[in-house]
Amino acid sequence: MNQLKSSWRRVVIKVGSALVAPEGKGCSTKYLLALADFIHHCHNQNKQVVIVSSGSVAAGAGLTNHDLSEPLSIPQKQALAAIGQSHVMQHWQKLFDDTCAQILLTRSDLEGDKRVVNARNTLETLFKMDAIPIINENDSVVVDELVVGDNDNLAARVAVMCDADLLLICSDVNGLYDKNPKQFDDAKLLATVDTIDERILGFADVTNNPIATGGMHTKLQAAQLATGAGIDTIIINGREAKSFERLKNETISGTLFIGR
Ligand SMILES: Nc1ncnc2c1ncn2[C@@H]1O[C@H](COP(=O)(O)OP(=O)(O)O)[C@@H](O)[C@H]1O
Ligand SMILES: N[C@@H](CCC(=O)OP(=O)(O)O)C(=O)O
Repeated sequence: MNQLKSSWRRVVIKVGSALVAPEGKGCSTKYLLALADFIHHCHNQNKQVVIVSSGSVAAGAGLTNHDLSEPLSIPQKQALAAIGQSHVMQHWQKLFDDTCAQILLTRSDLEGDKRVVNARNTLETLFKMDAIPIINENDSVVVDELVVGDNDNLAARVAVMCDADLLLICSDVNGLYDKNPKQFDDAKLLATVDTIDERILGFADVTNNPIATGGMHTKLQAAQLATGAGIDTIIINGREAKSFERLKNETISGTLFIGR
């Protein structure tokens, strides 16, 4: 099992739809309680946490009883995101005594110099106010090729933007396997990845979750971006309380991608 560096001070935690809104039936705190406890633990140790939360499309689908057996069009996803986002925030607020602060960003907000400076200043001020920044993509205004949203890459960009030293991606699998564990019983978990090369990229498959985006592909892209900026990146199973218990003890149960 890998060891977590104790010296880290700022983490970006990406939480997928599979945790915020399991089975696409609206939000639930079922899988968020152990994560919230870990965030309290971080705060007690004077570490700073930024949450990048998915779930608005799934929350919107739950609120409107939308049938997810048919693929959603981009405008449908955008409308469901608009319906679901405030529900996602209410849900996070239930878990914390500290104030939660919503920031909706697009990729282009993190590319122009001026907006990056504004976003960074807002985050620094929120930390001083002991508010918890919760970021999602501004889905209603983004049509990025054929998908709406990709919070894995957004989380990596946020980590670079705010000079984090750790990116923690919480999903519904234990980490990166050598093939999709939802399809192959003999898939093997990788504990450490030094370099994300073609062989590693080849392990990634898509997701079968209709409201998630990208599957393992976007998580590896995010890990490439973050590790390239020197930020250690970890994929863990956020559905399992023991993943967070281990992190509290500075051990890692998932896959560690080492920052360069
Ligand atoms: N090599 C792999 N290792 C682990 N999971 C994989 C792999 N290839 C594809 N997957 C799929 O990626 C899914 C996680 O991505 P996704 O559903 O987008 O999650 P999230 O909502 O957490 O972003 C897993 O449930 C799994 O089906
Ligand atoms: N911005 C979208 C999520 C897009 C996304 O990346 O979803 P996921 O793959 O579950 O992290 C939403 O809030 O539903």
